[in-house]
Amino acid sequence: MACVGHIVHGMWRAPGNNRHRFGELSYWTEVAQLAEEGLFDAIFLADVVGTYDRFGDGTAAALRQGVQIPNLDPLMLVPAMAAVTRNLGFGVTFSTTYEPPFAFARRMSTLDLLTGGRVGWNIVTSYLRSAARNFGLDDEVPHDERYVIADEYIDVLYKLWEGSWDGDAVVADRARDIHTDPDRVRTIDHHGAYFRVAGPHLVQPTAQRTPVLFQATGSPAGLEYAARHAEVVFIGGQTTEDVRRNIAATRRRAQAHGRRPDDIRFIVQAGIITATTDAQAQAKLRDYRHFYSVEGALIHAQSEIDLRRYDPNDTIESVLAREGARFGNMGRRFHPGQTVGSALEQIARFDEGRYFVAGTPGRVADAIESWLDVDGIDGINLRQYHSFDTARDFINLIVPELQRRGRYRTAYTDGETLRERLFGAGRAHLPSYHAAARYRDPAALATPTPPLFPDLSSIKAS
Ligand SMILES: Cc1cc2nc3c(=O)[nH]c(=O)nc-3n(C[C@H](O)[C@H](O)[C@H](O)COP(=O)(O)O)c2cc1C
Repeated sequence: MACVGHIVHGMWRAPGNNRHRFGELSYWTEVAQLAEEGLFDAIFLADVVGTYDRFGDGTAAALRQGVQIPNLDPLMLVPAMAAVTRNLGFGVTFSTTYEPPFAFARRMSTLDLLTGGRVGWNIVTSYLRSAARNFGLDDEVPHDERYVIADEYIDVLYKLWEGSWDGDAVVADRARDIHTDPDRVRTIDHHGAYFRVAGPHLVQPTAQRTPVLFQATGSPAGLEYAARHAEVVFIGGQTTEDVRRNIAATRRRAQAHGRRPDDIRFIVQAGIITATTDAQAQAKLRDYRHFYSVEGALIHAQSEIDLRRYDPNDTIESVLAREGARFGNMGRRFHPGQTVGSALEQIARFDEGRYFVAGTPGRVADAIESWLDVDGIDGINLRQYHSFDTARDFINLIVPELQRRGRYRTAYTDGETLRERLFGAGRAHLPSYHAAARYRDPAALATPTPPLFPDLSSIKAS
């Protein structure tokens, strides 16, 4: 994320950390070149469009701690990174809740065109009340309605990306003096509950047309949305069983939408700290913990209480009940009856769950293989503790070990799109049975796609 603190707050203060350079173009070109040197699929860029203002003195606390503010627009970083790489992909976050779809469709097509099909879109519906206030609303749109909006939003995008232009519309015929054949470009004339968009799309077809669709979700509405639309899903779960169950359930729902089980790649965010010996890795972990900010974590979690002020032997539940407060989105990480002291300790340890490992390359590679083989995930999103040491350590120590085990590519296939990298050759576009593809038939533009959620009450049922 284009800020000093995305998830592991406070680390920007660690010696040698380059995070404070996020406002320099060279920071992003260096990150991109490093990731490409490591043969990564893609760089993932998170985003929020408001401030974390529930903890302590509100936005002031977030500003002091550098919790996702200042924060730059991630879409703007992609051309710079693309210019210094040939193969690296870019998964960029953008919210469906606040800005209407037409301008976003154009921006993403611009990026897909300029990068030769290397972009993905992380679909989010946003969760900050402060963000709603930045876009003219008094409060957040209710959670499930955000997915109803997101469904119409993406329908508009599909019409623009897949239906508005034929693949051969640009003829660039100097002799006949025709750049684009008007018979092969059409308006979309979308009239929905939330959006009215005439079209045509302003950008010609790009290598992927629709960028690779990423999504992270945990709710019934979000999972149903992912089952219809998403191609890469950040899957959650505290245990192997949870993760396996969530993957299987999402695959089943995808099949109900006419998709194939392997049309979705499942990834988790993983914390990896490595060195040539276990003792060195543990020392690095201790060092990172030293800089980690518990306050930053509480701000990020939107906690309404400062746990550090309570008796460590008290339970979180009783503190919350007494204060009439909520513990923001951190609450679900703690078990009922957990004490304040143990919760603080858990946070200070980086709140490590199953997808965390600190140790030698052998130990880390064993863990990754077990996540792949036992939990059934397809890949990881590497949590960044330290820029650029986290990526450098992974590239120098873990990549060769995984390559030795036949678990990691040894070269890119030059010129492939991000979707082909993830799903195989010949798969530059979404498959013909994906919801987006129906608009490839111009006649479909006149007949609306049935909404995913016919009414809000249908969400819980799904
Ligand atoms: C790995 C990961 C990355 C995420 N990145 C973002 C982000 O950049 N911006 C954002 O607004 N939400 C982000 N989220 C939050 C999700 O979009 C989503 O709101 C959350 O997973 C809860 O799901 P639900 O909205 O379906 O309840 C992320 C979640 C995960 C797990």
